[in-house]
Amino acid sequence: MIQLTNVHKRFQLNRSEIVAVDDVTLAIEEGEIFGVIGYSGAGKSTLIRLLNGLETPTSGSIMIHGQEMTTLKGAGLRNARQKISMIFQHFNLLWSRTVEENIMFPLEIAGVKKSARKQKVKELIDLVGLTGREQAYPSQLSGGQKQRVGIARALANDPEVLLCDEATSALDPETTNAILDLLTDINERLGLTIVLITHEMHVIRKICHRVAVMEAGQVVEAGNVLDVFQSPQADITKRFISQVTDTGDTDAAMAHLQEESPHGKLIKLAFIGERTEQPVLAELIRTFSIDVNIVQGNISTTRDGAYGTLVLQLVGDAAVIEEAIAFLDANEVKTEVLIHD
Ligand SMILES: Nc1ncnc2c1ncn2[C@@H]1O[C@H](COP(=O)(O)OP(=O)(O)OP(=O)(O)O)[C@@H](O)[C@H]1O
Repeated sequence: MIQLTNVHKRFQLNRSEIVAVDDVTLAIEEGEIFGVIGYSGAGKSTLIRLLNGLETPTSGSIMIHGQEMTTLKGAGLRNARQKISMIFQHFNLLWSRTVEENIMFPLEIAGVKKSARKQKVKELIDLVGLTGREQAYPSQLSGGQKQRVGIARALANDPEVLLCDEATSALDPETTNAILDLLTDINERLGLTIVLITHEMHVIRKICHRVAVMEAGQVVEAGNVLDVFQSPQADITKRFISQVTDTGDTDAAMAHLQEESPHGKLIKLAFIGERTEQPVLAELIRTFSIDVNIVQGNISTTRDGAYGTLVLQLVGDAAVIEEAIAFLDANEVKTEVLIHD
């Protein structure tokens, strides 16, 4: 439904050229929540601005609903843009207008009749959970409430795509979760496609179906959130995932264990969903005469299911440890050797 093909965006700055988006090819399906994650300067904002026509690519194609965005002009571009809404990190509300008037604003611009406007605003206020706050001004609202106004305003003209530019980055963790729940609810209820950019893996894990990881203007990895979390390929993806999985104590625990029993082998097991390693581990301990120390374990949930890791230290005869690892592999438990003796 949204297809970017070989998209480049270069900016000329004094005499140097900045490549903000470098040969990006991506397909975003209708009705999914698609996350783009990257550090500052990776090109995320430029990418999202290309989607709503605020920037035009230097080269490449951007098709939205079968329409080539890069060649649209005038009324055609305005119409296409009406189907694509955006919410922002700092909300971008009109401070002299009440909640109700802020949400009404895009309807006024679109020339919707007063009675229809009133009805629509009421529905939207209901949808985002702001009933009772209609007459408040933005300065009287909490950050989460301001973003709810931003979301209601973005939905006023019944868009097909909602772009979220770091929409929760200015909010505390609890409010972030409430806004992410609201976005999930809207996605499910309205079938709206959501494209969000963020530098927080927590946001991706909690609500996205698929994710693209950006670095230096390029998409270095993309896929289903569960798959990417389970087997990240790029180093940068691994770093992002460690934001949400590392306890911080693991390195210290591993170093300590290596000191205590330098001949052990540290391995990491990965598992998904309901499947549990317990029976396999019990059999491992029964069958092989090695010591098994649990260093760290965690389980995380994505919207498509749970995944987890377990770090073990295996101590004993090297050949028996190799057999034990082969046993785990044969039982389809994904293993990764972290430290050899
Ligand atoms: N209008 C512009 N003119 C010149 N350079 C730009 C412009 N917009 C973005 N850039 C540059 O393009 C690169 C990518 O910026 P972009 O804002 O897209 O990254 P980002 O991943 O969104 O980072 P951030 O989260 O900090 O905004 C940066 O080097 C930035 O300085």
